[in-house]
Formats: sequence, structure tokens, C-alpha cells
Amino acid sequence: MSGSSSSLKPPADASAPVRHPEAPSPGELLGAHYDQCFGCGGEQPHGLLLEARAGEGVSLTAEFTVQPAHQGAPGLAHGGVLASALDETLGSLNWLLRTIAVTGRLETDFVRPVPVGSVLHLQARVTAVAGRKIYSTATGRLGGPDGPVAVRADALFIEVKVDHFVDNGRPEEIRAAMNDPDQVRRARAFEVNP
Ligand SMILES: CCCCCCCCCCCCCC(=O)SCCNC(=O)CCNC(=O)[C@H](O)C(C)(C)COP(=O)(O)OP(=O)(O)OC[C@H]1O[C@@H](n2cnc3c(N)ncnc32)[C@H](O)[C@@H]1OP(=O)(O)O
Repeated sequence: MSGSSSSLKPPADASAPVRHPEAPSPGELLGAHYDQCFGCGGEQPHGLLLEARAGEGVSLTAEFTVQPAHQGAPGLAHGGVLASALDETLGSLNWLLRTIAVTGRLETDFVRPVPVGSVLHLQARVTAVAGRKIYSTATGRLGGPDGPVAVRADALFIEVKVDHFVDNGRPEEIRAAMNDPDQVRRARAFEVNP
């Protein structure tokens, strides 16, 4: 790491993360948490269509194929899009804890340019948990899961209740999500996570 800020360092009394007993098994695809999500949703034509797979412990892997719609410089992925891929991958880890959480802080290192057409191989894990705070780290590699690191990030996610989305989201989308019994059941089940 090139050094992250002190708020991304777990406090001395932080605990090791505990995988939820009902978390998807290692190797299992996590699936999209919301079909309109820019990161993982299947109904966003210019989205990242990121597919995450549970790993061992509280870790996962994901793949993101860079499309022409994701360019910044000609032929190269936009840095903000790469940060989104890291954010989405890190956010997916909370599914293994069965906790609803949002990104509070995300620090990203851009190490190598990422060409359009390349596949970014992402690996992420939770490093510690302290109360509502979830500390995690991720890398994105080119050429394969053991290829050179192109991007990496450290993050702090903060646990929230479903009301975070109900109170802050746009009413149209909230209504549609709440009309989907699967979405509501899943979200409420996560709220009482043990
Ligand atoms: C229908 C339902 C569907 C569900 C779908 C799930 C979707 C998931 C989507 C996933 C998509 C991908 C992921 C996405 O893109 S998630 C989208 C991007 N993120 C957001 O929109 C979050 C916006 N921020 C907030 O809402 C609030 O600020 C939150 C909720 C984060 C905290 O406000 P809240 O009032 O609740 O808590 P608090 O302020 O008392 O802070 C609590 C503790 O945390 C510490 N802290 C806070 N911030 C920072 C910071 N920046 N750096 C360092 N530390 C920070 C703070 O010092 C305190 O520490 P301590 O004093 O306790 O030691």
C-alpha cells in the first residue's frame, strides 16, 4: 500500500470479521443486489455488470470487463469507473457479513492504466470490524487473478438500517424496490443479522 489515512486503520479494539453462517458458499455467485445498480445490476446498459463470487472467510473475487462506455482517455478506463468497480466489489463483501452498509471512505491507488477490452480481476476482503465500522481492502489485477496490480483501495463501510435508503432515496425507485417482496425480505433479513 502506498499508505492510507488514519481513519482507514482499524482501532486496537477492532475484531476479526466473522462470515455469516448463511453467507453464500465459496465459489458461489453473489448476484446483483439491485437490478438498476450501476455496479452490479443487469439492467444498466452502461453499468459495470460486475459479477462477484464468494471466497473463503470474508473475501470475494469479481470480474469487470472494461467497455468503450467506460473510457476516460482514448482507449483507457476512466479512473472514477475503476473506483466504482472497487467500491462495488468492497460493498459486496457486506453480503458475506449479512450486514447492510454504505461506503463512508474509499481511498484508491491507480497503479497502471487499464485498457478498454481488458478484464479487471478484483479480489477483496474485510480486514476488521469495530461496532458499525467495517474495514476492507481490494486489488484489481490485469491479465488474470495473479497478474500485475492495476488498482487497489482501502475502504471504511458504515452499517446502516434499511431506513437509510427509504429516507434518502427517490420515492419512485424506493416504491418500486419496496414492491418487490424479494428485495424487502432480503433487506429486512439482513437488518437482524445474527
Ligand atoms: C431497499 C433496501 C435495499 C438495500 C440495498 C443495499 C445497497 C448497498 C449499496 C452498495 C453500493 C456500493 C457501495 C456504495 O457506493 S454506498 C453509496 C455511497 N455512500 C453513501 O452514500 C454514504 C453517504 N454517507 C452517509 O450516509 C453517512 O455519512 C454514513 C451513513 C456513512 C455515516 O453517518 P451516520 O450518521 O450513520 O454515522 P456517524 O457519522 O455517526 O459515523 C459512524 C462512525 O463512522 C465514522 N465515519 C463515518 N463516515 C466516515 C468517513 N467518511 N471517514 C471516516 N470515518 C467515518 C464516524 O467517525 C463514526 O465513528 P465513531 O465515532 O463511531 O468511532
